[in-house]
Amino acid sequence: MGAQIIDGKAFAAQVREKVAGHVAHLRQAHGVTPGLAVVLVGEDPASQVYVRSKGKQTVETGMNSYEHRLDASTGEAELLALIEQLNSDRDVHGILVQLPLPAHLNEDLVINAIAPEKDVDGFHISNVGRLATGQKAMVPCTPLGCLMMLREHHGSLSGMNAVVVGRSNIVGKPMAQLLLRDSCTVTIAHSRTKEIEEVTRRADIVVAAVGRPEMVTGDWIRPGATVIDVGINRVDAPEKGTNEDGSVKTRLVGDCHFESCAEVAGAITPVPGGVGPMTIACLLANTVTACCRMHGLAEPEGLTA
Ligand SMILES: NC(=O)C1=CN([C@@H]2O[C@H](COP(=O)(O)OP(=O)(O)OC[C@H]3O[C@@H](n4cnc5c(N)ncnc54)[C@H](OP(=O)(O)O)[C@@H]3O)[C@@H](O)[C@H]2O)C=CC1
Ligand SMILES: Nc1nc(=O)c2c([nH]1)NC[C@@H]1CN(c3ccc(C(=O)N[C@@H](CCC(=O)O)C(=O)O)cc3)C=[N+]21
Repeated sequence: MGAQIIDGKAFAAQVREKVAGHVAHLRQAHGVTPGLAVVLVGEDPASQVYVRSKGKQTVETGMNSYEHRLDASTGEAELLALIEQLNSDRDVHGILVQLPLPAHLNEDLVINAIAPEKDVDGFHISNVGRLATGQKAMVPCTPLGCLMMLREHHGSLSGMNAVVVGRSNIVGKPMAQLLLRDSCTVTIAHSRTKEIEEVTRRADIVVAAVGRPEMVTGDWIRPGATVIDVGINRVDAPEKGTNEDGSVKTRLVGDCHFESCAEVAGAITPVPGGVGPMTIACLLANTVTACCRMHGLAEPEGLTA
């Protein structure tokens, strides 16, 4: 294995430390405590794990955490009423509605009901437009975490060839915008891209966000390139045995085949312990940023894009 492992878990701990420091300062100097509201509709087990983890880390960094768990059958009007209430709550500086929502709820409508300045996910159409036009925005947490790791590893990204595999609104597109803003030459590949391995092989930076376990293999990677693996896929791991209920144990894998990519890459993020922890750390950072902007206070350094 040749690649340097980019330790997202350790980097996320550093980000959280900065967040905690700024939170303490806000409290002492200005009497303000940032607050994050997380809304979870339904009982998706993976979502419950993330929401619990977000709440725990919010409290650990000294902020207030407000959790709203709603039944899977919750109607649109009821969800919109909750968002309206959180929009006007002065103790709430960040609002996150966990996605995906149950199929009967219109995600665009719900997201665009969040006050843009409290939209710590950066999914509101006004934040998307602001990012695309270079205006001050709330930046989506996963791409922000990826950008922080790339900047830390490379210093300047200017002039590098970056290929983002995946064009979703929550990862691929905002990732491409951030790389473009840092003066990369950006290509977005997706399910209709022809000869995709040829495209990724030209990249100095590959960001994989496809949701297909271990799809990107070492032969897709140019020797020495940096690989950022956004994928979080739970797959069967029969080699680990069975659970008490007889079901097969599982393990997490990324969208990249780690061993073969690590053979050729210059640096790579692992799964778990790469992009995932950075995503949550950036959510905390965005909450502090939102709080500072709302109160007209100086924003923390190194925690925004
Ligand atoms: N670590 C973290 O914090 C987070 C991790 N994730 C993970 O990242 C991954 C991507 O998530 P998300 O962006 O929401 O996923 P989506 O399913 O919304 O988007 C997947 C994208 O990958 C493209 N794609 C699918 N199959 C192929 C293929 N065979 N070849 C090339 N491109 C393909 C799709 O193309 P097309 O548009 O043409 O269909 C689409 O643009 C998932 O594993 C998810 O779990 C997501 C959010 C946060
Ligand atoms: N509105 C909204 N915003 C999101 O940011 C959002 C969302 N909805 N829906 C789901 C996805 C997914 N996501 C992850 C966050 C952290 C880890 C994470 O910390 N993963 C750990 C492993 C966790 C485990 O063991 O299951 C790791 O990679 O090391 C993963 C995935 C945020 N998302």
